[in-house]
Amino acid sequence: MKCRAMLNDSMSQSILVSGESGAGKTETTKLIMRYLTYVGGRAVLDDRSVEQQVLESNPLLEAFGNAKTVRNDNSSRFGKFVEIQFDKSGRISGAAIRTYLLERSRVVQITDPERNFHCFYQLCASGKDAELYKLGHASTFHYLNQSKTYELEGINNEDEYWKTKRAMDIVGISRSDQDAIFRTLAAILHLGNIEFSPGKDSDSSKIKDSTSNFHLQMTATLLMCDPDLLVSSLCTRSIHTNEGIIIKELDCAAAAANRDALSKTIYARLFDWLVENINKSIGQDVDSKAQIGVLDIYGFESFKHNSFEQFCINFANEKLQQHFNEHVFKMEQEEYKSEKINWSYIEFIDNQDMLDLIEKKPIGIIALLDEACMFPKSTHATFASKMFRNLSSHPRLEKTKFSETDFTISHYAGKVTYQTDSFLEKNRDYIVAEHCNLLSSSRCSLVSGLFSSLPEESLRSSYKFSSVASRFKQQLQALMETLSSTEPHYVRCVKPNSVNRPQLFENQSVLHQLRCGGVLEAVRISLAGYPTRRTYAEFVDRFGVLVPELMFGSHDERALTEAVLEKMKLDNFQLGRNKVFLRAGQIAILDVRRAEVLDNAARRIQSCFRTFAARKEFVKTKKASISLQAYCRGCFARKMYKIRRETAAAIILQKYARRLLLQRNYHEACSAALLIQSCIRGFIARRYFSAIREQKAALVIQSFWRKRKVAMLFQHYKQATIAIQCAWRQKLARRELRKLRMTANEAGALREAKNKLEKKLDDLTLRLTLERRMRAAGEETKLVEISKRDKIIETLSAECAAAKLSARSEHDKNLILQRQLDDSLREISMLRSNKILKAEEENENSNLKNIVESLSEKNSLLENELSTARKNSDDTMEKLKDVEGKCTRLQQNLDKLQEKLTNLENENHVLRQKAFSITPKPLPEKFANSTGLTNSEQKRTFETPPPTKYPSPIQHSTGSRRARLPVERHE
Ligand SMILES: Nc1ncnc2c1ncn2[C@@H]1O[C@H](COP(=O)(O)OP(=O)(O)OP(=O)(O)O)[C@@H](O)[C@H]1O
Repeated sequence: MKCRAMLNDSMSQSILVSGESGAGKTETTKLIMRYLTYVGGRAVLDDRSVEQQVLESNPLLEAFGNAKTVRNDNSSRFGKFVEIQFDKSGRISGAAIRTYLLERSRVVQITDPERNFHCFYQLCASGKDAELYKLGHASTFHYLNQSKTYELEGINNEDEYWKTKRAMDIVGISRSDQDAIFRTLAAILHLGNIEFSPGKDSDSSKIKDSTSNFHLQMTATLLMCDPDLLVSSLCTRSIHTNEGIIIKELDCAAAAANRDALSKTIYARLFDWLVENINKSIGQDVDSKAQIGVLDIYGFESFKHNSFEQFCINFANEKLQQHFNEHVFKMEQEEYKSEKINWSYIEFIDNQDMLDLIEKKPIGIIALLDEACMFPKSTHATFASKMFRNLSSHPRLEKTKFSETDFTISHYAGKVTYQTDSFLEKNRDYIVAEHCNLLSSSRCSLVSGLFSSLPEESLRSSYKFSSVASRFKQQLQALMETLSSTEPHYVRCVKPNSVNRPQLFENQSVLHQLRCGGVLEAVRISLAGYPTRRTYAEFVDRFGVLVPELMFGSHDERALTEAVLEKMKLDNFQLGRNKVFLRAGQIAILDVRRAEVLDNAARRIQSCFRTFAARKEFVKTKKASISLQAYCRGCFARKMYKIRRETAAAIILQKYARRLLLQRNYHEACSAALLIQSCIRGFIARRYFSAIREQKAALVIQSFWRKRKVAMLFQHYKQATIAIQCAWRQKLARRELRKLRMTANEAGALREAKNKLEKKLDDLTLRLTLERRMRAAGEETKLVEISKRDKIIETLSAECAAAKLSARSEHDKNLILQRQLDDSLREISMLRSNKILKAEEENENSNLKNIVESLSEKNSLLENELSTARKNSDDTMEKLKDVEGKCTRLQQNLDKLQEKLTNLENENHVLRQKAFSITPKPLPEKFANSTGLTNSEQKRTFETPPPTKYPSPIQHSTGSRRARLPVERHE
């Protein structure tokens, strides 16, 4: 809005931010500056742009000029007027920062829970940099540990340190200068730690101890000056007299005050240097069309203990209030009066008397203070008494009950009681020549530069007095003049509560602030008054466009103004002698309407121009497009032709390829079909073959099954037959048994023959024994009748051979007899049995045939009868078992008989052996040859009896019978 006003009216604007301490002036100022830099910023922003430098100057100045107070953690301890310069196009082209009255006493003196300037705490928490300057925790420094508050809630000192350094970078302070700045700050801290003890004389002083000496050395090192010169400048004072320079020793208290004065001076100068450099870096635009100034000055302060600083601060606020009153009430109403418009006067609290009390010469408070300061023997008490004496009648000044030196002033914002203790001292701003000499001799260009501008004459005297209050008054006056040349806009900050909590409003306090600041009256005057006024010429010039039809005929600006307002259907405006007075909001309506008219006109012009340009462009484009189209069509046709050719070629290629593919596919399909057909045929043939096989197998199975069925039937019949046979054979067996018994009886005859033979054998045995006896006898005469022996042997051999022959013939005869006997027996038995069997079998066969026939007929009956037959067969089996048992017994008997027979045969055999063993010696060769046998044959003939080739017919018959019986039984 201010920007718009500035651009519209080509008039510099100023924004006055006022309010109590902690009400939010600094924050509001920052927001305003951010807005202005945004609106007036360039398109491409870099870190070092003017806007950025203007913005970054805030944290930098806050670090060096803000401190924690009882009312505000970030209280501005200096006043600031930022003048942002704009070029014709409304872009920021430069900026200037003006500062007012830094609270320098804070450097050396603070009260709990306040803090010194932020930069000291930031430096102490800077880590490596702090180590570089031999700085410890803030609590180790006298200037900082007077209050026990070192940290701020939600703020990290180290982070803030780096922010400050970054701001320095952006603002354009070189690294070496940054180093020098922080070195100077560290020097101030070390300087504060220098303590003094009484010197040789009572009114002299010296550095107290080694710690103080260390700090002194550090101070000298950091300030890059001579330590001895530092000591002398702290502990002595040179006084210029007509006779020459007199060196005066300072006592401990004076030395400490001197030290603090040095610290304050260095800090104040450093702060000024900083502001100066920021201004240099940002740059001023001398050709700027207009400026917007933003004033952020310390707010009204009322503490328990109020000193010179509070007095100055509240004086500044009174000045601003006066400016506010002037513009909002006085000038406004005076203008209404001079313009002769209907207006009923609005009362307001004018603080002009207050300003008179403070600044009026020759008996204002500041004047009296300066006067007191000029007299060395003056004290705050003399100052206070003189003030009360001269100004006792003033309604705004009061004397306090309990103190002769304190005074109370009724400010617009309330009563404040000031303690005059340090008024004189703080009002005196002088440069000590020793300090100046010391610091100007520094090897650090920044430090020496701080004191280079000291006037020559001041060096000649020990100190030159300069009133702080007067200078501040002058600065404020200059500020007011600056503000008067601009159109002021007021921002009233209201502190909602004293506990820094959001959304908490202490109603009484808020109302008090609004009332004291004249806000209520301002609102009233805004409602009833005419905040906007324009001369008729200005108005017609600006809003004549709203009535173009009247503009060419009439030259009466007042009539034109009235016509415009009537056309816009506005009322409640007033037409003065030279100006038109508008109600709040009316100018905005006019502006909106004017903007619409201008917009429409601009749009029309733009449309005409655009039409012209577009037509021109169109013709050009048409020509270009036709040639382009021709070219494109040619290209397109060529492309199409090429595409078609390629397409045709591709189709041919595709055709061949497809034919090839189809042929291949066809062949593949044919071979596949053949394969499938062959497979299918094979499959069918195999299936047919397997069906045939199955059929055949089924036939085989059927035949086997039928065969089995028939076989089972046959088996059944066979079993039945066997059972019947068994029964029949049992019967036959009984008969045979009987026959065997008979045969056994016949064996008796054989035994007799056998016995005969045995008798013969016995005879032979006897003869053998005789022979042996004879041989034994012959042996006795062997030696005598050796010659006869051979003859006897020969005769014996001959006899033996004869016996042998006879035995053999006997044996042969026996064998023949035996065979004949056997054959005859066999034939007899065979004939008998055959005969019987034949007859029986014939009968049985006939019976069986009949039975089989009847069986087939009575198959069903047989099955029933089978069980009975089985039972019968069981019975038969039992009977058979009995028969068997009997057979077994018979067999045993037969066996016994057989054994006996065998024994007999063995005996017979033994006898025969014995008979043969009568001639143990082999026959002489001549006998052997005569017989035609070899020796071995002879031996074998003699040794091995001839096998019995005719086994006992009983044995054979019984054996065969026994072998057959179990088989038949199984069957
Ligand atoms: N708009 C705001 N939003 C939130 N907090 C705010 C705002 N304005 C101010 N504050 C808070 O109030 C505190 C004081 O604000 P600021 O420093 O701007 O006061 P001031 O009026 O400038 O005081 P002083 O006169 O002592 O410098 C800030 O630190 C902040 O915490």
